[in-house]
Amino acid sequence: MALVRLGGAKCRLEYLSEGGANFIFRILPEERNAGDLPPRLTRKLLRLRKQSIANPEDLLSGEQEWQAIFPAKNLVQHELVDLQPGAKTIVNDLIRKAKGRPAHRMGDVWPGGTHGVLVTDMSPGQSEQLIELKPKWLAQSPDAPPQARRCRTCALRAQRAAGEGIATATDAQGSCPLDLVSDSVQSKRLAAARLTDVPRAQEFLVGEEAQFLFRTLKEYQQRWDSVGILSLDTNSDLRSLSKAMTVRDCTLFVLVKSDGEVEGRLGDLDMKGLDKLAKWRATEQGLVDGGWYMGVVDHICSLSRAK
Ligand SMILES: O=P(O)(O)O[C@@H]1[C@@H](OP(=O)(O)O)[C@H](OP(=O)(O)O)[C@H](O)[C@H](OP(=O)(O)O)[C@H]1OP(=O)(O)O
Ligand SMILES: Nc1ncnc2c1ncn2[C@@H]1O[C@H](COP(=O)(O)OP(=O)(O)OP(=O)(O)O)[C@@H](O)[C@H]1O
Repeated sequence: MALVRLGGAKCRLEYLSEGGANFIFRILPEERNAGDLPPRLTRKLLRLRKQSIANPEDLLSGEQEWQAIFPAKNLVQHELVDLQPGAKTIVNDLIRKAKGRPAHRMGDVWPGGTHGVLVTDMSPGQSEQLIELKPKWLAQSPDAPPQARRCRTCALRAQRAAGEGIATATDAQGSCPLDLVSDSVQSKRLAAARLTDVPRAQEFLVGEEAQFLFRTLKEYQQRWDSVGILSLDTNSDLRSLSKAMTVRDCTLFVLVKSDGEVEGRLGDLDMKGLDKLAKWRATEQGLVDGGWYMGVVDHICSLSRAK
């Protein structure tokens, strides 16, 4: 296996996973069965952006904002790391040979670059379990009609289900975000049970630590987008909207350890670009015009149950 230099330290990389925007690699010691990795690389994964970026600092866009509102222990930590020249060939060779890549992403390659990001490794060890979930829109969309019977997340799920029947990972969660932050313990438990069948993870989701994260996410989703995308005007703060959309689409990693301890960290907080503005507007307009906030009884949405 080819060696790479991360921040000057020699190590090996192993393909772990990928999404639409990033490749994720495990970092292994230089020699098989050799001693520990340098502390900086220990319990870290390497995340490489699929899109070329002009300035490496852009890989950390938004970090300061997230650090200001969430405790460090609840964030996937991000640290820039430099790669040696020539890393592109080695990395793309690894990607080409990787097993288990998603079929629809087989054409993706790493465009190269001088930097990657070291992130906290949340992958489960032996006798550990990792649950990944997206809390999504924890408050109703400001553009939704006042008498709505569905929240933003449930409205979009209903629209997609009625269309080509394509379900995203969030649709498959089959959970209403409003339940997750409800004042009712019963509703919170219902949401948690729909998100995971691991009892210790369910307990964590309804407990104080996770609930603080959900309340904070909700507060900033509302603060950063108080008027709604359909009511934006020329004076609107579009960076604020980007932040709102980013915290509406982050992931919560819940790692249940073998001793029952739980580590919960928010990740996938890559600042969304304003090139998505037209898509966001079209989605919201489609939900309003198509009546998806209203509709018939929705068995998942908390708003529908309340009517
Ligand atoms: O539109 P949504 O609410 O379904 O969210 C999209 C996500 O779908 P899901 O959470 O699974 O329903 C979607 O997730 P998947 O790729 O389906 O896993 C993306 O995160 C997408 O963001 P981007 O366009 O890649 O920046 C997300 O789009 P935006 O957050 O940019 O709207
Ligand atoms: N810190 C982490 N610890 C453990 N696994 C991780 C971590 N970060 C990412 N992964 C795994 O890699 C997958 C892809 O990573 P990630 O979500 O960062 O990619 P992405 O391209 O940003 O995703 P998207 O398609 O949402 O834009 C995740 O779904 C998860 O399974």
